[in-house]
Amino acid sequence: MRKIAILGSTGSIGTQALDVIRQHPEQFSVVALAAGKNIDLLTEQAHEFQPQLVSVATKELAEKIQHQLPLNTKAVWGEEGALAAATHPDADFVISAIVGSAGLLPTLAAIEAGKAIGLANKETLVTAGHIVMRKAKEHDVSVIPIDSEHSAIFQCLQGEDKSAIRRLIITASGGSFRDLTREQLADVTVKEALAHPNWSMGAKVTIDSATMMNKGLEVIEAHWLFDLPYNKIDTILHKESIIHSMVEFTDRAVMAQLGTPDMRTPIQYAMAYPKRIPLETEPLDLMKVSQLHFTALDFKRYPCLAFAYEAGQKGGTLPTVLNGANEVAVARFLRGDIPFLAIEDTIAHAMAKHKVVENPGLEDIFEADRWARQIAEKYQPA
Ligand SMILES: NC(=O)C1=CN([C@@H]2O[C@H](COP(=O)(O)OP(=O)(O)OC[C@H]3O[C@@H](n4cnc5c(N)ncnc54)[C@H](OP(=O)(O)O)[C@@H]3O)[C@@H](O)[C@H]2O)C=CC1
Ligand SMILES: CC(=O)[C@@H](O)[C@H](O)COP(=O)(O)O
Ligand SMILES: [Mn+2]
Repeated sequence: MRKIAILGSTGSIGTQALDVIRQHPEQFSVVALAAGKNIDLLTEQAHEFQPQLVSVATKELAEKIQHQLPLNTKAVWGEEGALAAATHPDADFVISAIVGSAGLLPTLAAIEAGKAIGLANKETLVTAGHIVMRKAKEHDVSVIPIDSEHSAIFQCLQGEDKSAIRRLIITASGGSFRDLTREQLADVTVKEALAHPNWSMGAKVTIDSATMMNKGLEVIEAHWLFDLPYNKIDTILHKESIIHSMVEFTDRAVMAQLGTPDMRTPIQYAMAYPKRIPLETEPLDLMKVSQLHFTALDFKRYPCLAFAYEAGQKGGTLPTVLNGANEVAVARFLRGDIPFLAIEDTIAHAMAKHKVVENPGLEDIFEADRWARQIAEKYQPA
């Protein structure tokens, strides 16, 4: 029995991870759940899965939820609460699915406590990949990707030697505005941006898909997960999201992982690894799909992708600034404070102003993140 803690249990990844557990009660049990403010859903989850601990955003929410919980479930709160869930002594596998760099400290704490990690939270690797991967190595902890592209690559690499990799090919759906020109992006609405063509996901990652920053974050995520230089990490537009990513080897063989767009497949693969177990999901019907399309990704059309390669290649605190500015710009767009195209302007502005700190420690990362957020919050588009 694998004992699981889920950080971000009320979100898109968290609820799908619980559905995997629901399908396999003999393989997985839940020991801790961490969420933010959705205490109604968290209460339901606690009654169904009987965790020992749940964590919520504030003391007030913890006091409110405590008397609605099963007798053996304790409510904790805040950053300390998320850390308690991440390091619960009975957990052996932690699903990191809090959105944004708020997931960094709980993920690091879980690694330091020796837990295997199922990593959905890509911002953790973008903002502090060198620290996360170094700690995982020091504590002999596996970080198994949940992000669909990285899970696909991880699956293609089973039994392969790293030296035989020529390049990774990360597929991108193109997001909600893939059929629009840049001129047409000027007055798109939040509702339109949130209508992803293939995946149902949380708001932040859906906007990242629309700006193509999601692919940029995934390029940096792949760099850290697979320890490859940026010139071996390519991206391609593939509008069907059927091929979840590919690996080209030195003998020119290309391995790909295909499937219907359902995150429960990569979530379950990480949870059950190295086993493969059955999953109730829609099978891939290639006759119905009929055609798969591929197009080059144009950096002029998608500047956020260029920013991410630049930040990744320059390194230091620049990826932290890219990520922090992006998180704030996306939040501002979602609350109607700035137009869609100002997301990329905000990130470009913060990156241009930043004085990069080389080989940053955790304090430098926090300082760069705070700085970028402040700059991005104040930025006024022309
Ligand atoms: N959704 C998807 O299909 C995919 C997502 N990912 C990545 O996975 C991560 C999660 O995405 P997704 O599930 O879509 O996001 P959601 O917005 O759906 O869920 C976010 C979760 O994080 C919780 N949360 C937010 N802030 C905090 C905090 N400070 N402390 C504790 N919990 C917090 C939320 O709680 P509450 O709602 O209770 O406030 C919620 O449970 C992201 O990094 C995303 O990029 C990667 C690949 C695919
Ligand atoms: C499901 C998943 O892994 C998302 O990160 C996905 O990649 C979003 O799709 P695009 O960014 O390709 O639009
Ligand atoms: Mn992805």
